[in-house]
Amino acid sequence: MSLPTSFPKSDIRVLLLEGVAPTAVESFRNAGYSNIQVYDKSPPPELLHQEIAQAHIVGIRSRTHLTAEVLSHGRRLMAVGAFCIGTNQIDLDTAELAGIPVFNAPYSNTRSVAELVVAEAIMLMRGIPQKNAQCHRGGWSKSAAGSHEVRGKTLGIVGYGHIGTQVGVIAEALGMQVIFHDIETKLSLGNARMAMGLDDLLERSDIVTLHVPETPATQGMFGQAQIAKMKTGAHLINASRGTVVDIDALAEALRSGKVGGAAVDVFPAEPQGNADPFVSPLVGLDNVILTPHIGGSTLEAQDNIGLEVAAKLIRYSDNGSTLSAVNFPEVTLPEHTGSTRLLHIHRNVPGVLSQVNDVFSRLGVNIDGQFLRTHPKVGYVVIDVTATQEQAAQVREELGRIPGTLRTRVLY
Ligand SMILES: NC(=O)C1=CN([C@@H]2O[C@H](COP(=O)(O)OP(=O)(O)OC[C@H]3O[C@@H](n4cnc5c(N)ncnc54)[C@H](O)[C@@H]3O)[C@@H](O)[C@H]2O)C=CC1
Ligand SMILES: O=C(O)C(=O)COP(=O)(O)O
Repeated sequence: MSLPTSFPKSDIRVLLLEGVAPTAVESFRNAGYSNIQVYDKSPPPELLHQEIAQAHIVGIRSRTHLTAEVLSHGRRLMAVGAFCIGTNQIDLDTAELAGIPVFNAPYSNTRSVAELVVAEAIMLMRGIPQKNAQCHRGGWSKSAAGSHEVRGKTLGIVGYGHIGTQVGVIAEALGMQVIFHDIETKLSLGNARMAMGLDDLLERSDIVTLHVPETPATQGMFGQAQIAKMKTGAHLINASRGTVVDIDALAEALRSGKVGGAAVDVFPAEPQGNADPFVSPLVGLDNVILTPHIGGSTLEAQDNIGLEVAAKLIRYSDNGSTLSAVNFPEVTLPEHTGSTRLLHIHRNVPGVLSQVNDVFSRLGVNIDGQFLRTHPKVGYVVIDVTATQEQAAQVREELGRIPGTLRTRVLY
């Protein structure tokens, strides 16, 4: 991979996909970036490859898969922004080894997902999906049969992280009993109680809601065996990732009545954009609330995500700070007014730092400040110097020759 050069902001191409919020575009413009390309959906592979090949900064949401193959087209790519929470759609290790930090918005849509889930819990307990469908067909079924208040019912939360805990807090305010299961030991909020494992949670819950990330361990974690452990007629909510649930097993359980109802926001295969068709074995089942992956899609959340992730990308581009990167050594940096800043990203092998320092002493450039952080495979060192542009360019060239160098950049 050829090493990118440092150049004016107007030459830094920012590619924003999947309808990233206008607040992100404004943030980039306000920071002096004018070369911004925006798409309202995830482009098909060929176009994505072409666009990635031109881009220095890429912003995506959950739909665009930045695999090793896609990233290999990003010859100039210096940073990726996931304008969402999940980063499972990005090959984080490949990005790190290519010297590309990835940033996300870990909290900005948490509340939006939690509100939707609690609303769905109420709807499911009242049998609203079926009643709504009947009314739309001209039917009328005024009856209390199978309809319940949520007060006093048990909500089982699988994955008690940011979203899971928020769901629990709101559900408790409605008088629900909250139990949870997580692979980590978690502090219970309010009166929530940890279940004695997933099976225990499934056996006790009137509603089960999933809030795990997509990982090798969570893919397919909810299938026939887990459904069999649920109370007959209990409900399932999935606003995590589509791969977590065996959707055919769920469809079957919804038809048989083993699962009373479901609210599903995420699917193993989702359309690329709004004009593309949606196909799922759950389509046509009256006892299911289907939503098009909009758990985090509120204007409040999207505006905040746009600001938050754009700010992180701009900070990295302008200042070199990798604070809160999800795949990269985190370096927090002061401003560098009055000095030139060099960034050196390298494989974390013995001897690189001494070779870096050697370049400065050989070229007679004094170091004003140095910041280093390492991960097992990658090291990131930032060096502030007082140097002319010519000296900085010369240093950078020499730094690029050090074996193990992944990327260098100069911030004037
Ligand atoms: N539908 C939508 O629009 C949205 C979906 N999401 C999804 O929700 C997921 C969760 O988001 P957050 O709560 O912010 O993440 P988080 O990282 O704060 O919480 C996830 C929790 O799941 C636990 N966990 C991981 N593997 C597990 C396993 N095998 N079994 C049980 N627990 C496990 C973790 O220990 C953690 O406590 C995201 O990764 C994303 O995929 C997030 C935002 C919007
Ligand atoms: O934040 C997440 O992880 C989500 O799933 C939301 O994704 P989106 O930005 O709506 O494509």
